[in-house]
Amino acid sequence: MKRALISVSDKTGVVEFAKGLIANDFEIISTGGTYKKLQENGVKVTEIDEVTKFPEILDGRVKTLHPMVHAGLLAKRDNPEHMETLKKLNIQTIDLVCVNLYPFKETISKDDVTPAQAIEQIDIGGPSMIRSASKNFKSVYVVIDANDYVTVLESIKSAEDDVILRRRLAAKAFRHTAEYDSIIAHYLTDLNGDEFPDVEVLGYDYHQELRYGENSHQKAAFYQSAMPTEYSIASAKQLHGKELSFNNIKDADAALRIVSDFSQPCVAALKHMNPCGVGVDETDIYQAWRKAYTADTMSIFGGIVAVNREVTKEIAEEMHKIFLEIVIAPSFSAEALEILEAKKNIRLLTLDFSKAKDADKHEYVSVMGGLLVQERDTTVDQLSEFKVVTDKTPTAEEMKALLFGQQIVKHVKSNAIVITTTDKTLGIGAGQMNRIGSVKIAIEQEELADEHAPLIMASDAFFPMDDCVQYAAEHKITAIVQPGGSIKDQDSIDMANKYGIAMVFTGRRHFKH
Ligand SMILES: NC(=O)c1ncn([C@@H]2O[C@H](COP(=O)(O)O)[C@@H](O)[C@H]2O)c1NC=O
Repeated sequence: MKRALISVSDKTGVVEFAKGLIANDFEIISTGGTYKKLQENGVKVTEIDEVTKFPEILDGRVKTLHPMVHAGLLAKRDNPEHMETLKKLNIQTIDLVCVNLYPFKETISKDDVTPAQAIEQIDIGGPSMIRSASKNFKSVYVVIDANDYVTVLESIKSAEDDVILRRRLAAKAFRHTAEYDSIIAHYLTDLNGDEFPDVEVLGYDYHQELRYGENSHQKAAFYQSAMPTEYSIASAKQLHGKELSFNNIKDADAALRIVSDFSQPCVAALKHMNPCGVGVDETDIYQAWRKAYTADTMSIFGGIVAVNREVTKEIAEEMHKIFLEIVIAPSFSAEALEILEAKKNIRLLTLDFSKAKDADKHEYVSVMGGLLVQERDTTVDQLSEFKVVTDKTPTAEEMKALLFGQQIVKHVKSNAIVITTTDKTLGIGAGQMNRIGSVKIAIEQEELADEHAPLIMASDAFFPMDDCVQYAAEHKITAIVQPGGSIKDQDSIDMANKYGIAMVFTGRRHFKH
């Protein structure tokens, strides 16, 4: 008779699985809670301590960690010496292990969990059995996922020796224990305050099939971080529209990063990872939308829009008139949803924006053969940090606009230049290989807009020469914000003074490559 050891935290479907195994001549062995569950449901089952002849001890810390279990799993069936050893020690083989682990991730996701509580949820016996069974996949089935119960039963029933399935289950099991350990390692590493440990272990779960990658000839998939993260496109709920594409996901992520920097109502429209229009308002999300939209009514076509308040009927009516790829918001009013759902191609997503503060602290960028890890640029510049370097001091209105521009420019690809008024972008120059190129693009865009005052320019990094300041001053810009730090800073200051405009230094660069 074959033997199966079942030890599961999540007992969903386990009774039916055990019954299926018994119907295929398996004897079932189980640990405390699983044993109880199976017995209560009429499954014939042997308790683990009958096999080990050793009680479960230390509050369950030691229950299956025993040679009776591990030798039964690891013995090579085609090795006479192994089998002789088992016989001598009266150990029987175990042919199937069904285990799911203590819910460590779920435990640390809860508010106020103490390290002591978390540590008790580190499963030791489960992963050990999974690893023993997986190493011996030639003879042993390892089942770690209730979704595999049916497949495994079918394989057993067919009586064919399905080593390919067992190897697949073993690979899945090793991925699972590796990810499980990665979450524990992250948790403890964070407790220790070690930001960049000697080894970076990351677990990601398959989240979504993608039709293709950046282009149609590139295969792609979307994985979600195994670490609990609620503020992520992977956690967003899609209410309407076809599935997100690779580029959609990147754009929507970039849009979320912008609006979550603002506590007041904010709308950001993006194209190809760069904002094309951002608007804020003290109280009214509709006004924020109007500003984001009118900032650049051409580029928003086919854009991705993030709204940090509920999308109202009023906003939806205007969105309906243009082609948008995605709208992401904390919620949509029922009327707004009805209006927008009339469009087949628009994707509507909701996300809990209140979780923005819990978003990933780090970001990861892959390079060939490596991974760059850095803290996300979550720093929001403060007026108190601005240092006026020109004869002219910005007016209060200009200061407000400079702060707004500075908050936007860090989300624009370098070399980044943003022209804004107090609450609306008017021109955005992104990703040019020289700074004056970005200045010219931003100003050209701004000149299409209606008259606005104040009119300021923000730069993500210092001006290497005074040409950017000169060009800006000649095009009605009255105040500039930039980090400063160039050896030619004085030239830029002199140029600003020559034209009688104001300039402030922040002392903080915001490159985005
Ligand atoms: N300590 C051990 O020897 C041990 N063996 C199995 N477990 C885990 O105990 C859980 C099942 O326990 P129960 O059947 O008592 O509800 C499973 O998640 C399994 O992975 C163990 N627990 C923790 O390490």
